[in-house]
Amino acid sequence: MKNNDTIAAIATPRGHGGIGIIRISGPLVTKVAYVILGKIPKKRQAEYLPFRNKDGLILDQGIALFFSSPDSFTGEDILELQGHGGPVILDLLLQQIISLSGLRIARPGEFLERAFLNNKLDLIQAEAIADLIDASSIQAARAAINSLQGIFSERINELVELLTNLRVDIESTIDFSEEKIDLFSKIKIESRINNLITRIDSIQNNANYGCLLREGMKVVIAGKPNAGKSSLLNALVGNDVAIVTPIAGTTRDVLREHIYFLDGMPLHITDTAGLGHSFDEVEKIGIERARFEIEKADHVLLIIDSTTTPTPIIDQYIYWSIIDCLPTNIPITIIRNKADITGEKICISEIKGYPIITISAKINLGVDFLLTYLHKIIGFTSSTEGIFLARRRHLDALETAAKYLGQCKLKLTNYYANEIELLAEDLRLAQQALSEITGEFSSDNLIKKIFSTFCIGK
Ligand SMILES: Nc1nc2c(c(=O)[nH]1)N(C=O)[C@@H](CNc1ccc(C(=O)N[C@@H](CCC(=O)O)C(=O)O)cc1)CN2
Repeated sequence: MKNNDTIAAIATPRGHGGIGIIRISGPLVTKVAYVILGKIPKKRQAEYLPFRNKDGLILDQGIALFFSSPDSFTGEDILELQGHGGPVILDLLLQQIISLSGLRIARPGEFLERAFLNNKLDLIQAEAIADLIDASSIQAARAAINSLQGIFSERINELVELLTNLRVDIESTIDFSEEKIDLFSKIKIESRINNLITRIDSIQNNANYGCLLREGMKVVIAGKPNAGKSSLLNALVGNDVAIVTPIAGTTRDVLREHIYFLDGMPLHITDTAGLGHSFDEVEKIGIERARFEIEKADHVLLIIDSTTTPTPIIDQYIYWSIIDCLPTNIPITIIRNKADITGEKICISEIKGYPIITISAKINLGVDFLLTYLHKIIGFTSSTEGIFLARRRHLDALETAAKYLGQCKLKLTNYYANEIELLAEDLRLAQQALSEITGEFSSDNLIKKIFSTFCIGK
C-alpha cells in the first residue's frame, strides 16, 4: 500500500525539554526541506541549520537529519528537525510545515504503521516498540528489546515455514493419490505434526511469561471486615496507602489497585471491602464491587483473623462459608493474619488443598515469606534471557493455532484417510492464526486498531 500524503508530528513529549524533534515522512519531504532549510541536507548526516518560516524568518536553529527512501525508519523520505524543546517553538514550526499543501499531522502510530506497511518491521516488532516505550520495569524493557530484535518473530516464522512445507506435502498427496495416505506417510506426517505441537507449546510458555511481564498479575485481597486486608496491602506495597483503623468496614468501597514489582513483574494488588453480610447500603455496594474484582483475579489472598479463629480446623465454618462464595477457578491462598497477637509461628501449611500462610501484616512478620511464596507459585524468575514480550492477542492466536494442530493430529490418529483434505484445512487455519501474529495476514481493521493505540509522533 502506498501513501501519497506526507505526514508530520512532534516526536518528543510535550513540555519544556532540552531538545524537541519534529519528524516528517513522505514524498514531499524534500519540498519541506527547501522551504524550512533552504536546501536538502546530506543523507544521514547531521547538519546545523536555521529553521525558517515561508517568509524567511528564523524560528529556531537546530540539527536537521535527512534519510532518503527506502533507507529510513518508515521506508519513505524522512526529515527530522531537532530543535529546542519548547512547546511554542515546536508548535510554530509544525504549523509552518503542515500549512504546505499535501502535508498533514500524523495520526497516532502512523510512522510505525508506514514502517510496517513498507516491510521495515513486522507487527510483533511494531508492538514491541510501543511496549518498550511503556515498559514499567527493566525486565519488561529487556523482553521488549528481545521482541524488537526479532526473537519472537523468528520463532513464529520458523513454525510457519514448517507448517507451509507440511501443507504442501499433504496437499500434493491430495492432488496425486486417491486421497489415501499409506502407513509410512502417516507416521512421517504424524511426527512432523508432533514436532509442530512441541514447538508451539514452547512458544506458548515463553509468550505466557512475556505477557505476565507486560500485564502482570492481579492479586485480590479478600476477607471478612477487620481481618487486616488494608494492613496486608500496606505491608506488601510498602507504604501507608490504605486507611487502617480497627473499626470493621473501613474499606467501604474497593480501593484502587496498587502495583508492586516482583522481579519486574507488576503485581496489581487490590484491597477489597469486607466480605461480611452487611446491612449498610454503602457497604453492600462495596461488597458487590469486591466480588466483581475477585472474579477478575489471577490469585486471591483470603485473609483470616487468627485471633478469632484459633486453628484453621476449628473454624472451618468461617473458611468455607467465604470460600464457597468465591469463584472456583481462581487459586486461593489463605492468610492467617495477626500472628503478633496469637504468637503463632510464621509458617506455611495446608487445609483441603488450600495453602495457609501465617503472618502479621501489622508488624511486617512473614510478609517477605509471602512474597517469596507468590514468586514461587507464579514460577517467575528475574532472568529475561530469551524471553520476549507478548500480548494477549499473541496468546490467543497461539492457542488457536495449537487447537487446529491438535485437531489435525486427532484426525490423523483416527486415520480418516479419506479426510486428508480436512487435515490440510486444519493446517491452513493454524498457519493463518500464526500469520496474524506477525501481521502477514492480518485484516486492515486489526492493523488500524493496533496502530491507533500508539502515541502521537510514533
Ligand atoms: N533521531 C531519531 N532517533 C531515534 C529514532 C528516530 O526515528 N529518530 N527511532 C525511531 O523509532 C529509533 C531508532 N530507530 C530507527 C530505525 C531505523 C532507522 C533507519 O534509518 N533504518 C534504515 C537504515 C538501516 C541501516 O542503516 O542499518 C532502513 O531500515 O533502511 C532509523 C532509526 C530510536 N531513535
